[in-house]
Amino acid sequence: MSHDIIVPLGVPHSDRYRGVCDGGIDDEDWSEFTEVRRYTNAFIIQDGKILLGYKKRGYGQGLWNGFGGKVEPGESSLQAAERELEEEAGIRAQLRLAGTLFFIDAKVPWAFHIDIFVAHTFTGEIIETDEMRPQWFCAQMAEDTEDPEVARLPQIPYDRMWADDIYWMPQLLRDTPFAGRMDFAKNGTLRKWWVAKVVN
Ligand SMILES: Nc1nc2c([nH]c(=O)n2[C@H]2C[C@H](O)[C@@H](COP(=O)(O)OP(=O)(O)OP(=O)(O)O)O2)c(=O)[nH]1
Repeated sequence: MSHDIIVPLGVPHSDRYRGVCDGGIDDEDWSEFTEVRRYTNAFIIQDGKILLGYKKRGYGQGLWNGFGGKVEPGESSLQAAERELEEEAGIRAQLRLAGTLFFIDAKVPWAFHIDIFVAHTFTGEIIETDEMRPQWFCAQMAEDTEDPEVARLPQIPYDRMWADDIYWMPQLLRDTPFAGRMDFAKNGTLRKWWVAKVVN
């Protein structure tokens, strides 16, 4: 029942959370934080494929991810997401909010509020940039894929992505709204996580 759900610190209270998936160290509390900074992350999911970028430098270097970054002063998170998608992959898309993550990394003193966006179409030509090397991945189980070109694409490389992504990416792929919180320890391991579907 929704009223039994304990929502972690930082995640907005709501009676619309269902199907919680959580884990990590139960007897440790969620980390406290004093400052929240806003970030974006955008994914293109089209015809059974998902576009990811290999982060060549900066925060999350060496991991595959969507395209995104900080929300600049005066921007909405949607505007920031559209700007970052164009800066990092060279394409434009009408993005829509798919979910929100509250992310803590013990290595940095602020909490990340990350709005995750998705689009199913885009314009322009996908390009590699200084920051990201884009590549398509198969977003379905290989046996469900009818298009042989999509079936030949690599599967989503969860072992080379942020460790929490495997818990919320299935909701993104199903177009199910989601909210979550994840805490990383100083040594880079995922210490504690909580992800819920958001129903209407
Ligand atoms: N998939 C995923 N993405 C995450 C997680 N945590 C996290 O910060 N991100 C994303 C949010 C942002 O898209 C990105 C961090 O932003 P960034 O440091 O690249 O920001 P930026 O490009 O504006 O930075 P800069 O160029 O100004 O230095 O990483 C996570 O757990 N999973």
